[in-house]
Amino acid sequence: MIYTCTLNPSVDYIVEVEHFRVGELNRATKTAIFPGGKGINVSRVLKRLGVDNTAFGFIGGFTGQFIESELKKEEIHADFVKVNGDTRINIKLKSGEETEINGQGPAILSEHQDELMNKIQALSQEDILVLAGSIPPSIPADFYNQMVATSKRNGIKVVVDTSGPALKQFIQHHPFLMKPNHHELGELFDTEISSKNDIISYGYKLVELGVENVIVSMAGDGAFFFNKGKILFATAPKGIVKNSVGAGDSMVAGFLAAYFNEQDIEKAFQYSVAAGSATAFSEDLCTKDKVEQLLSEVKVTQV
Ligand SMILES: Nc1ncnc2c1ncn2[C@@H]1O[C@H](COP(=O)(O)OP(=O)(O)O)[C@@H](O)[C@H]1O
Ligand SMILES: O=P(O)(O)OC[C@H]1O[C@](O)(COP(=O)(O)O)[C@@H](O)[C@@H]1O
Repeated sequence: MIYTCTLNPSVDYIVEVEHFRVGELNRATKTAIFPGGKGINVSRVLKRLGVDNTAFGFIGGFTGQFIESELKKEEIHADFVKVNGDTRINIKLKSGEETEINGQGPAILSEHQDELMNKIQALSQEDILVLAGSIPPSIPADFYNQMVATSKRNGIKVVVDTSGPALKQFIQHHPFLMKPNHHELGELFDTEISSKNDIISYGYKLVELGVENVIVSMAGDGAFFFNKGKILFATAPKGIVKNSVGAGDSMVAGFLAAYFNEQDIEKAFQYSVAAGSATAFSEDLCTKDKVEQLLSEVKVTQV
C-alpha cells in the first residue's frame, strides 16, 4: 500500500484578481477552495490514476474537517492525527502571475507527534511512504529524519518531496525517489543553478550520494531523470497554465502510479511529466484522461 504523509496540510484558497493593487480594495473575479498540502495532493492524484492509498498527517479544526470530507468524497482512505488548532489556509493569488502565501499551521503537541510516529512504525516492507511538504514550526526540525530512519529500518521505500533544510536530511537515508524543482536542487547544494549542465551535474550528484531515482522539474521547460544507469530528459507539453499548484505533487503521483504498474522507468518518467502538465493545465488536479491525452507530447530522450 502507498501511504502519503502531510505534516502541514492546507486548505488552498485560489483567488483570481484582474489587476491586483497592493494597499487597495481588490475584488476577486473567481475563487476556489481545494484540500491541499503536498502529500494530500499526491494521494488525490494517485486515486485519480487508479491507485488506492492512505493519507497520514495532522489535521484540526473546521479546515481539517473540510479536508477530511473532501477526501471522503473522493474515496481516499484518510488516517489523520487530530490536533487542537485549525489546519492552515494557503492563499494562491492569481493576477497575471501566481503569488502564494502559505500559513504556518497549528501547533502540534508531542503526544500527537508520537501518535503519527506510531503509525509510521506499524508500516511493513511492502509499503511505500511518501513524505511531502514543509514541517510546521512546532515540530522538531529532524522529525522527517526520524520518520525516514524508522521506515528504512523496516525496509519501507521512501519518497520525498519537500524543500529547504528538511530536504537535505533525506539524502543520507538513500530514498527511493526525490523530486526537487531546479531551484530546490540549487538550495540542496547551496548553489545557483544557471544551466542544463548544472542540473545534470547536481542531479547526478544526488544519485552518487545514494538517492535511487531523482526527477528534477523545470516547470514548462521539461524535466530530467537520474538513476545509476540512466539520465533522461523529457519535454513538457505546451498548453495554457490554469493552476500550477500541485503540479510537482502530480509528478510524484504519476511516477509512482506508472512505475508500480509496469516497472518501466522511462514510461514512469514520461507519465510523471504528463501528470505534472495535466495539473498545470487544469483548475484542480489532473484527471487520468487528461494525463493520457498529453502522454504523446512528452518526448523522452537519453542524455
Ligand atoms: N508552464 C508549464 N507548461 C507545461 N507544464 C508545466 C508548466 N508548469 C509546470 N508544468 C508541469 O508541472 C511539472 C512541475 O512543475 P515545477 O514548477 O517544475 O514543480 P513544482 O510545482 O514542484 O515547483 C513540470 O515538470 C511540468 O510537467
Ligand atoms: O508544505 P508547503 O511547502 O508549505 O507547501 C504547501 C503547498 O504546496 C502544495 O501542496 C502545492 O505544491 P506544488 O505546487 O509544489 O506541487 C499546495 O497544495 C500547498 O498549499
